[in-house]
Amino acid sequence: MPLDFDALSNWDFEEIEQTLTERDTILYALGLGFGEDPTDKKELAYVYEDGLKAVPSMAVILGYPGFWLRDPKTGVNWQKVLHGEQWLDIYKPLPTHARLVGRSKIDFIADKGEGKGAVIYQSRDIIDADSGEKLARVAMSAFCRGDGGFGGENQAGPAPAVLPDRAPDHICDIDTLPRQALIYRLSGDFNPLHADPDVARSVGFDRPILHGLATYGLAARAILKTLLDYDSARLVGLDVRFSAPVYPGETVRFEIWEEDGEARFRASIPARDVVVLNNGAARFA
Ligand SMILES: C/C=C/C(=O)SCCNC(=O)CCNC(=O)[C@H](O)C(C)(C)COP(=O)(O)OP(=O)(O)OC[C@H]1O[C@@H](n2cnc3c(N)ncnc32)[C@H](O)[C@@H]1OP(=O)(O)O
Repeated sequence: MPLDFDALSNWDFEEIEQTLTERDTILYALGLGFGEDPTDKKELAYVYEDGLKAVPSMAVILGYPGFWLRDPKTGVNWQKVLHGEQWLDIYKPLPTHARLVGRSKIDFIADKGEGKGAVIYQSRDIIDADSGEKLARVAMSAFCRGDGGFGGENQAGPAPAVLPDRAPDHICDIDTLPRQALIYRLSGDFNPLHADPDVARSVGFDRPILHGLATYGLAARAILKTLLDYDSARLVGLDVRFSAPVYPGETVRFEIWEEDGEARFRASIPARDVVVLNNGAARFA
């Protein structure tokens, strides 16, 4: 069954109500490997209830509508979907516990052509249910590798950030654990691609891959550590393009540039010499 453009364009997302607990906030940070140096109190603040802080990138798991592309009514070949890009703007520092609401919508769908894929752009507002304040806007593109050539337009998404043409100002290596995806998924993304070797093999991967959003959270970790002295309130925007999958257990190298009061970055796997995150941009308060 081909991608159903009309059904997708008019997709009626349920409003997601979520009670975020400190336990959820800690579990998210553990899924990104925070607490690696338990003697570093600034890092520990993300995984310890006494003075707990939320990792700003946690916004991407809040008010999450689930892996809705799996619904047969979309017509999408869901096993072949990869996370293409992620954008985030934070308007208020994230709480560590709160009642929240997530409101999602489809922005547009681009047809990259037969054999290439379709890209679905969607976004979500995260709202504090008690104050009614908008805390963050989260947007993403889903690259549907099996659904190109459905007769749509190739509408361009937001232009990816350009990296400076010079050596990076900072390098930050982050080790992941072989069980990293198995921890990260407990924050709400249960796509079997990240846990089940048979599902991973059926769509062309040797073994389960790390969630794109886990790699994205590693970027937040690298920026907080390298540039912000772990001050969560300063990180107010984080955009990336996913260029290749990461396998749990790999070491991810972040190359970071300071540019116009912002940061630009990319991430690679030195052991395989492959760039996994590209066109990264981080914005600061
Ligand atoms: C449910 C899954 C969850 C996950 O978390 S999966 C893990 C995280 N995600 C990934 O690992 C994805 C890594 N990225 C890739 O594997 C590849 O990268 C893509 C398959 C997404 C695209 O690769 P290719 O088809 O070779 O791209 P091209 O030939 O360079 O460009 C074709 C068109 O697609 C646009 N494009 C390229 N990369 C992306 C991207 N990452 N997100 C959205 N669009 C992309 C380009 O601009 C261009 O467009 P134009 O034809 O109009 O010029």
